[in-house]
Amino acid sequence: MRVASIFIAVLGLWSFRDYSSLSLSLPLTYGPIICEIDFTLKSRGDDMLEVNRLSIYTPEQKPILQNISFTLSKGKTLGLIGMSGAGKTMLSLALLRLVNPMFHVKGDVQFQGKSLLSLPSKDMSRIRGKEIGFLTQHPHPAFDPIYTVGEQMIDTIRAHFSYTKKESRKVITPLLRSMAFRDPEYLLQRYPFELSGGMLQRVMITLMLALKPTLMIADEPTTALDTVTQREVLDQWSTLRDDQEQSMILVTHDLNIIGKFADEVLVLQSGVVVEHLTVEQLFTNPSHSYTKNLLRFYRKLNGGTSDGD
Ligand SMILES: Nc1ncnc2c1ncn2[C@@H]1O[C@H](COP(=O)(O)OP(=O)(O)OP(=O)(O)O)[C@@H](O)[C@H]1O
Repeated sequence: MRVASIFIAVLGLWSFRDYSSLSLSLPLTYGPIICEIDFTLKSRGDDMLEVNRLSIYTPEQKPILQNISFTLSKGKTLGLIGMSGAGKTMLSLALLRLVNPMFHVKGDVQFQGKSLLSLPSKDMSRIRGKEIGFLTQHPHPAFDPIYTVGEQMIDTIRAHFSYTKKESRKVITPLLRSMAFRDPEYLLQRYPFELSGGMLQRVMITLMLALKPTLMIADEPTTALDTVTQREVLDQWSTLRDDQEQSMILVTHDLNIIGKFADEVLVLQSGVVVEHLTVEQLFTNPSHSYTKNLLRFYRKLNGGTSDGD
């Protein structure tokens, strides 16, 4: 239930239901972790997110993230890659201020002129979902099993916009079609347990696109999709993202997705940034051994003959 509250809180699915107490339990879900991260993504255009020397330490003072700094501009996408356990998810959670309070989070996160790490909790709750959307690879816990998907989507949209139910449905329906749902009306009448993990991932992406957050943070958001559906969804998603000039932080192990979505890439290893490069550099001239190996593997999978070095 606590896991559910994370996604509910982040995406704002608690609109008409009384989920507020659940959202408070969120940090406990992640147990004792502390990170220190410092990263900056700098691209052309207006900076909308600036992260300075962000670090997280466990209660035992073990560093999980160290001195991460980057600046992310409007409409740009930063890919986060790195081995399992490198700290990608912790970094995403730290930006949303969802790290367990037992951990020590240091540094500064500026989002559109607001200092997220020192913002009152109430203000931070408003930012999650509407201004910063969050998607994870495990969508099931985000949904209440006793309401239909349609009811929950409409409630969520109405919590953020002054739409009628009919207007909300009008917003959702074309977005569901773009997320490869051939029959949105049928889908909206289903209960969450009647849908596959891949279908729920697409519902979550649809909802996030409907809320039009300035910044999307997506942690392996399409892992449950088959290759054909994934391609269709990613094509539509990238088009909508570009149309709405949304910025994005994208956690993935898949260089195909990085190539399609990202402008720049941070490579994390054991909680530190070991490489920060443009997506072109990633595919032509990576420096770090992890990045080189990842590229070599990617080329083999895609039928290339070069070993990437
Ligand atoms: N609740 C927790 N308590 C203590 N340490 C944790 C906790 N959650 C994560 N960690 C540690 O934090 C570090 C970063 O974990 P994180 O989940 O961010 O890695 P990741 O890069 O997202 O990995 P993956 O690709 O497998 O999802 C790891 O060393 C992990 O063991």
